[in-house]
Amino acid sequence: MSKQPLSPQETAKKHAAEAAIPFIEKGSIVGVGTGSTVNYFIDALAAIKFDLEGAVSSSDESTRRLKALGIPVYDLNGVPEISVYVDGADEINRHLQMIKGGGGALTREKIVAAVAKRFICIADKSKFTKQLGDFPLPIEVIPMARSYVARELVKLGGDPVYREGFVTDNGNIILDVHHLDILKPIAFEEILNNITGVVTNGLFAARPADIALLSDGSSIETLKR
Ligand SMILES: O=C[C@H](O)[C@H](O)[C@H](O)COP(=O)(O)O
Repeated sequence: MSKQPLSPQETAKKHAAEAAIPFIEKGSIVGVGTGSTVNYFIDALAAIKFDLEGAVSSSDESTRRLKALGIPVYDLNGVPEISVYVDGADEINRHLQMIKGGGGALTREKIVAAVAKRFICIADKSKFTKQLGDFPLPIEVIPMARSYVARELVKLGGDPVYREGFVTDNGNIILDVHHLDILKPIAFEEILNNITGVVTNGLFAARPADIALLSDGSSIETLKR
């Protein structure tokens, strides 16, 4: 059976993902995010796997893909340093602050991003936005705190929706918060972190990306902080 051609958006994701390859240092352990854009990055990584020591992964899904392609995956606890972390985003603004977690991997992604010296965001151009918040903000929550956290989110002006049937790699649930007016992302990220029962929120503002590679399918726009 012949392969279906990629849609324009998938072409742009693949193009952005491949543009991250030159940033990977020889002999390094690369931090690998999660999602459909990162899946293209993992495929591209396989072509240079003999130049790599391996990867640290941000989800069970990415780990499975990396291992299937013969790329060794290390436990973050045994890796003192990650030079580059590559991940996608659900939204990104001009300060390279992001909303992430559409695939529910936000907690491990934030941990690997915290360790990495450089965070490279790969995305198709539709993810670029002036103001974060059109994409419902994912929040990972300890299951018994679900209703309490939801009430607190309503007080903050949000409209939380329980992601039914979804359990994170850490055994928790996700609330997707709609209709948020995120005017001050760093301050808002901290407010959300202070709600008891919240494990992680999907605002990556205190630790934004360092470089964004945004593709329209034919050219790459590189944004830097
Ligand atoms: O939990 C998922 C991650 O934060 C993804 O990086 C994000 O959802 C973007 O995914 P995609 O590349 O599939 O649009």
